[in-house]
Amino acid sequence: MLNKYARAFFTRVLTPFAAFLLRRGVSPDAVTLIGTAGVVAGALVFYPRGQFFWGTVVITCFVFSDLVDGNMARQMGRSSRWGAFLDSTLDRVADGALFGGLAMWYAGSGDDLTLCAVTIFCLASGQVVSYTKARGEAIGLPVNVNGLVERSERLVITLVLCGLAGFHRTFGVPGIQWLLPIALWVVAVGSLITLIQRVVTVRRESAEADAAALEQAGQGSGA
Ligand SMILES: CCCCCCCC/C=C\CCCCCCCC(=O)OC[C@H](COP(=O)(O)O[C@@H]1[C@H](O)[C@H](OP(=O)(O)O)[C@@H](O)[C@H](O)[C@H]1O)OC(=O)CCCCCCC/C=C\CCCCCCCC
Ligand SMILES: Nc1ccn([C@@H]2O[C@H](COP(=O)(O)O)[C@@H](O)[C@H]2O)c(=O)n1
Ligand SMILES: [Mg+2]
Ligand SMILES: [Mg+2]
Repeated sequence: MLNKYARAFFTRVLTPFAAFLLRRGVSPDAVTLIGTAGVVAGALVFYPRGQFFWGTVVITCFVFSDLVDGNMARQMGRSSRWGAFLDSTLDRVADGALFGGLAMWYAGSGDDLTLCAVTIFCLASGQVVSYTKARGEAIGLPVNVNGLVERSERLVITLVLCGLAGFHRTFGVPGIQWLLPIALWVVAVGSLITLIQRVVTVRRESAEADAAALEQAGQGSGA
């Protein structure tokens, strides 16, 4: 949903910045790499210590690089296969660090095994959701479904609620610490639904493609 409706807005907002970076000789790949490094550092330095506010501030500063790199590549007229591969692969690394950092908190001082398990489920299910699309497309299917909770939704829900929950621990604002557990449960359930939506679509599309191939083979042998 966000990919559909918010992308156009952020493209307009970020295009001048992307053009500025290009004029300074920065490459899209450099933005992809530095953005991922910033997200990983923010998540693994701050989240395991329960510093949700500062972790979210650092991650937010870097996560938009994922919109800037593609924008730069398109402005250059050089959207490459390598760039697409690098972008998607490093997305998986960033997501691993984000949910991994939160899981480390719950496994350590956060001391909540249930939320640790929910966070690990968010990590694993998010990776599998993305894999279903990549693998479906690799076997030649259109995979015409995005599903309820794409990566941008997973990030926005987690970062917004995690950042707000951080106000509790950093500034002592009472009563909002439960926003992070809510975000994790919502992302976990949403990812599961999305996974089911994508698997069902790939199953239908592969049955249709196999039937069409069989019919074509039958016509070929009959002619
Ligand atoms: C300061 C603390 C106070 C607390 C307040 C909260 C602060 C934090 C607020 C918001 C931060 C959220 C920002 C999240 C932005 C995420 C943008 C992003 O990374 O989008 C990535 C995506 C790129 O698309 P791709 O095609 O490259 O990605 C593909 C996708 O990942 C596929 O995933 P799948 O579908 O399978 O799940 C992969 O399969 C594929 O491999 C991969 O290539 O871009 C979009 O999707 C476009 C939409 C972006 C929408 C961004 C909305 C941001 C909304 C609110 C921002 C609010 C800003 C507030 C700033 C506050 C600053 C202090
Ligand atoms: N280093 C890069 C990063 C991305 N691309 C191209 O952009 C597409 C992704 O666009 P986003 O707006 O979602 O970032 C990607 O599929 C590549 O075509 C690139 O070339 N080099
Ligand atoms: Mg990108
Ligand atoms: Mg990306």
